[in-house]
Amino acid sequence: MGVCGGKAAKNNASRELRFNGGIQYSLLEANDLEPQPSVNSDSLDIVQFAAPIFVAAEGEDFKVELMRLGSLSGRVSCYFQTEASSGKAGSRYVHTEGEVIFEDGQLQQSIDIEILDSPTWAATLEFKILLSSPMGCTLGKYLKVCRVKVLDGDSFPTSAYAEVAALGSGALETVSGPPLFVEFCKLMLRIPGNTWRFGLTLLFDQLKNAYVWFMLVSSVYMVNVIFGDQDPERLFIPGDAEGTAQVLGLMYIVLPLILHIWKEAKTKMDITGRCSFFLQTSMMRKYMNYSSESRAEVTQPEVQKLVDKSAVQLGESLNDVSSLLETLGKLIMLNSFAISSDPGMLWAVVTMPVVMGLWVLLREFWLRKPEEDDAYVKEVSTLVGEISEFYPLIAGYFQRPTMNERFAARVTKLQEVQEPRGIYDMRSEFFFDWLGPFFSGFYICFYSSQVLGGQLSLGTFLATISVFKEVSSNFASGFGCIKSIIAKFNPLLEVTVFLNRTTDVADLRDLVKRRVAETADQRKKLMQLPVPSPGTVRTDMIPIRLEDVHFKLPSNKNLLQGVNVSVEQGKLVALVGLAGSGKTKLIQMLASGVSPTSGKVLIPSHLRCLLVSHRVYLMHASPLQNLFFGDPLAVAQPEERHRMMWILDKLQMSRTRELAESEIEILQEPLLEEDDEVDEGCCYGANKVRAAEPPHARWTPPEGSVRAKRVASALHGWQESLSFQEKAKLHIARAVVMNPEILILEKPLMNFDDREADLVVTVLKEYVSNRGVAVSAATRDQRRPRTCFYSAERVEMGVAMPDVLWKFENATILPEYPQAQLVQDPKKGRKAKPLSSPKSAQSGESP
Ligand SMILES: Nc1ncnc2c1ncn2[C@@H]1O[C@H](COP(=O)(O)OP(=O)(O)OP(=O)(O)O)[C@@H](O)[C@H]1O
Repeated sequence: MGVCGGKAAKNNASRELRFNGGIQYSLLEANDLEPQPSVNSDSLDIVQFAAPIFVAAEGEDFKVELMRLGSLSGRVSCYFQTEASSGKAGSRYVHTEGEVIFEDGQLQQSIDIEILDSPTWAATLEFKILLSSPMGCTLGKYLKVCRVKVLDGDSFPTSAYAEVAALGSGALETVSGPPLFVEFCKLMLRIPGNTWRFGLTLLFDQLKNAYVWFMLVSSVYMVNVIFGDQDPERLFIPGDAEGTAQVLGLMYIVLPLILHIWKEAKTKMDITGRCSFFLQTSMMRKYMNYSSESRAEVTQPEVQKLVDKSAVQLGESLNDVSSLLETLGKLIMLNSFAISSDPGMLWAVVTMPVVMGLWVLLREFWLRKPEEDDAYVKEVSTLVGEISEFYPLIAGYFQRPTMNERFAARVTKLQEVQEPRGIYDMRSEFFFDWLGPFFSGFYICFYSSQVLGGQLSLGTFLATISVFKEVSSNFASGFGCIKSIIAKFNPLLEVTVFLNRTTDVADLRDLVKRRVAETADQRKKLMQLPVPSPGTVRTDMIPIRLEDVHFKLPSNKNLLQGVNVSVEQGKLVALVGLAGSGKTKLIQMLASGVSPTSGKVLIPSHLRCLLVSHRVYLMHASPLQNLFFGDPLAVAQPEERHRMMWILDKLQMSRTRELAESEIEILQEPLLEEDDEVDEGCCYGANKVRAAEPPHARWTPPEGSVRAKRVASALHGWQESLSFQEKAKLHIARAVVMNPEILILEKPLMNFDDREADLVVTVLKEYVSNRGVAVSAATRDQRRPRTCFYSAERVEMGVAMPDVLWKFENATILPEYPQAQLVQDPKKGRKAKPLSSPKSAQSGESP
């Protein structure tokens, strides 16, 4: 147990006190992780992917690069295989597996994966490639898995809109609703499994029409034959009117039963749910890959509305179409019934739709269409969002009454717009209710004489009156379907704009390709150099460089101009400079969130970069889920939990530690059968111990499971029990737990007093010097160097001082090496370093 080899491992083991079958962690001493001499100079080579994420375009020849680190002597190999995530084998890519071999001296290798070209639009879908079964080598701890994003080149909903989509949101907003709706339905039908479901629905929906036909025919039959002439030739059971009536009665029961079974099957097929699911998941995927420009154009309430409401509304589209077709089928059936039973009814068959058409036209003149309420609904929901987000500010500045008034004014305005809409809807629909009585009354007035005179049978007369009623209600439901389809045009347009906004996936693709190629190039060059000291991996000697970086602001001012600076991996770099000198911009460039106007930021492709924002974020999740957010399954490993506890101790986060211990204690309780039941109502008995399950299941209880609820209720309100500084430390601890090779922190010390800031820098210092915090010093050389960049208002010159200062002055960056200065001038001691640097600051490569 424990991660440390040698002395450190023994220390760990002695600190574990077992209780409840689990581990209790005690406070660690300050010198626990003093660097130890390396014992792994002749360790095995490492094989891993050349980057954590690759991006492939549809239909392209795609290669995933792998790298071998170490001595490169001898032949090594491992096994690889693709694994589906949101992208599935057979639709996005071809499942591939096999052996990948590095011959003696071979640095780089690649795997070909076939990416399928599909004409159907999809959000950026992903799959994974896993390495396993190493032979003569070990696999990289993190990069034995890589993710592949597949860049979809199609426009939403289909390629019919490719040209308009390329012109941007403005052009898309002018697109006409009906053709867009048709293309959208085509896309919905292409969702796997939807075509046959929809076909079956169309077919079986006509059963309902057949049933209406049966009801009409049978009522005519009952009046004219069973209770009328009792013609033996027309009775089902010749000579037995009663028996025939019983057969008919049975059919009255059996047919609705069949319809009921169909209704049940249709509900289970759930085309609407499948379409909504596709839209909602696609929207979230798309949004999470948005470029910063796209993100800036969409507000949070808009995203929420599109995902919660519009996606669900649009999910009903195929249902509307099938209902419309069912109504159309019924109309045809009713009219043909009317004509077949009395050819003289042709006038009614023609007149009814004509009257309807005239009414629709007249309505356009007579009724003024009221204003749409969308903009007002949006205003109300935006204000709701603002009030919830800024409530402390509103309350603190005594502005609750003002906000209440603003809210009331917006709701009043919305009501003013919605009221005429209700009246409009009522007035435009009343005519359908009148159509049936009008035609029935007319028919009774003019056709009853024919029944009395014996020219028209009573059965046909009564059935025709039913037909008028049915046709009128059918027009109403047909109109309802059309209205429902028309009501979808606006949300569809919004969703189309949303789903055609630009993502940063194409940029990421270029970046990854460039970095992988540059890294391979650099590695080849380094191979020409003499063998470095034992334990040193040449790839780790590739520096992180800014090459002729320029950054222009929109005002055309040069924020950075021709910056050439580099730092070797494994250093703690503090970015210092006056307010507005460009520190944050550089932080964003290092984290690949912003591209320089020109020039390059060169970071070896295999180094995982993590940006820690200045804003403190705690997720609405448990303490452990927060701490292991970067690698959720790691919580299942005892050594990772131990390391996390150790990090909390180093940062002196005693309250978080208590919370994490409580959560571990709950999760360590024996598993009962009901623990993974999501529905609390179902219980299998209290004391049954669970059967075998995946090793991480205990530590990652599914959302809504009994254990997840137990943790949530035991730790309810845990965030409020943390001081602000502890919350800020948790924000940093989460990054240290994830253990990326490059940690980029935006003003991490701004939330701390001097003592706490010192603690944080000490941990960051250990992170770079020991290549990770609370990990074995003995295995340091087997890990990749850790490099940390952080922006700072001030820099303390003491034990925990940065290795390098990048000073921002006059649109450039001047590197300084405080350790070297300290050696030259030991009297400087622990003094805050002023921000303005002497003009004679050093420049060039780090020593
Ligand atoms: N999108 C933008 N449009 C206009 N100006 C911008 C934009 N982004 C940054 N700037 C300007 O660029 C300058 C540098 O910003 P940056 O945030 O990098 O500074 P900083 O060194 O981190 O400052 P501070 O320490 O005050 O946070 C600032 O003057 C800022 O106003």
